[in-house]
Amino acid sequence: MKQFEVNFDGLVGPTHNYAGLSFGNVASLSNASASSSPKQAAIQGLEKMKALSDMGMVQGVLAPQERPDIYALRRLGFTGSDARVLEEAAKHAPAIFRACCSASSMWTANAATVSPSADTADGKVHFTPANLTNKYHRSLEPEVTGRILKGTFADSKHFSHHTHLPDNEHFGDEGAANHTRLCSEYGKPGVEIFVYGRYAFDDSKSAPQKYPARQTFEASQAIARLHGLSDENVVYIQQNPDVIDQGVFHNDVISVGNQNVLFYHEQAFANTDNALAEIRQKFEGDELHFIRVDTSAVSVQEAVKTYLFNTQIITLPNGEMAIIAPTECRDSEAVSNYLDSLVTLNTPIKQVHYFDVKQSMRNGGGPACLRLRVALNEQELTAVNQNTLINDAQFERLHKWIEKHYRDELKEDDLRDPQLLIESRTALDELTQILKIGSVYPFQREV
Ligand SMILES: N=C(N)NCCC[C@H](NC(=O)CCC(=O)O)C(=O)O
Repeated sequence: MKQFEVNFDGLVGPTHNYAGLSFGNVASLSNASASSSPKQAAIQGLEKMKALSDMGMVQGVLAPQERPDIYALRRLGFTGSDARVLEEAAKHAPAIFRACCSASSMWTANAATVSPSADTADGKVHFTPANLTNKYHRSLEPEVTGRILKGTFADSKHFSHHTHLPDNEHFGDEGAANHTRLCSEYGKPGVEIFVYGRYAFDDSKSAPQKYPARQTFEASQAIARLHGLSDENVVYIQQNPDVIDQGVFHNDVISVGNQNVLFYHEQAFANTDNALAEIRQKFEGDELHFIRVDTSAVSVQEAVKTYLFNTQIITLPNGEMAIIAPTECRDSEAVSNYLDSLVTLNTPIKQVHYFDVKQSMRNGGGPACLRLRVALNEQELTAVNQNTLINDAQFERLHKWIEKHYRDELKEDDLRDPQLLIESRTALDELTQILKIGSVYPFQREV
């Protein structure tokens, strides 16, 4: 049976903006209050999806969320018409208002953790939306994410959906950004690697001092239990607290895996030798490539600036692997030199493709943040909602939809404009019809 790894990219929402919301994420803080271009952002993302589909990859798309989140603002005591809620919140609680406007659901690497059927006890693909408790603006996402995932992977014969973990820092979970899977083939059992930043129930263990560790060990363990993974197929690794303090807020900013390749910075993990030995012991397959990048070649600071590790490593239909990198990697001498030499080495990675995703990068989101990986066999792929897969026709439809509904420029002050809310709802309502995912948004469910 054929097997695929399908990348489900997040569509950038109509209110994409820069609000400096993510302490610990250098790009987010340094671009606070800059004006954004939702249209350009959405098109950059859609073009990346189309390019991967043109390379012969199966490519999917996940719908964005509605922002500003009027329901979150009402829950915090703002009342009256939608226009009044926006006005009052922007005036009296501007920081909270900005948090309720973030289009952060675009980074679908944080949407959920996904375990393919080859790894799970019941032979289904398992999904757990991330609770994203560490940042208020992101904690608004999991419920609607869960509905979008159910609308995309609806067939209960193949897909199992869990509720996000308890909304509490003890179980802080950031989804696939802190999870990677190594395997000999996508459809064979793999090693699921969970990378956590701290222990929630044991203060004696090391933890970062400056920036938050968003993922806990206990959250990762809970996901593995929910998904029915066997201990033989799971490795837990602590992220190096020092790199979190240097701006590595998710593991996918410092390491990435695909099939038999783990690409990582030498400072990525707390106890690298033990972790790699455990992976080697649990990996079923002959050849395993650990590609380590030394600090002398690329510093942690340069890795955070260029997002060298927030690249996607994909396996092309001809079996070669390619790296999908942001143009920031090409613009850095150290990183482009490194990548030029990497493709000449004796590893499966043979190509590098650069993409302009600057609108996302300015908020700390590279190519890999924009996608959720779902390994599927042929039957499972057939069971996916086919309207969420990118082909020429769906690309054209979505392109036209963006052109019709998105603004070219958005400034902080525009977010309080009630017309923007109406525009966004009109756009999203139409999108749910294009993707046929059902009424996932709260404004569609009001009676
Ligand atoms: N590494 C991965 N997988 N995802 C990147 C997420 C970026 C996101 N940025 C933001 O939420 C910034 C929003 C703002 O500042 O307006 C975050 O920090 O959670």
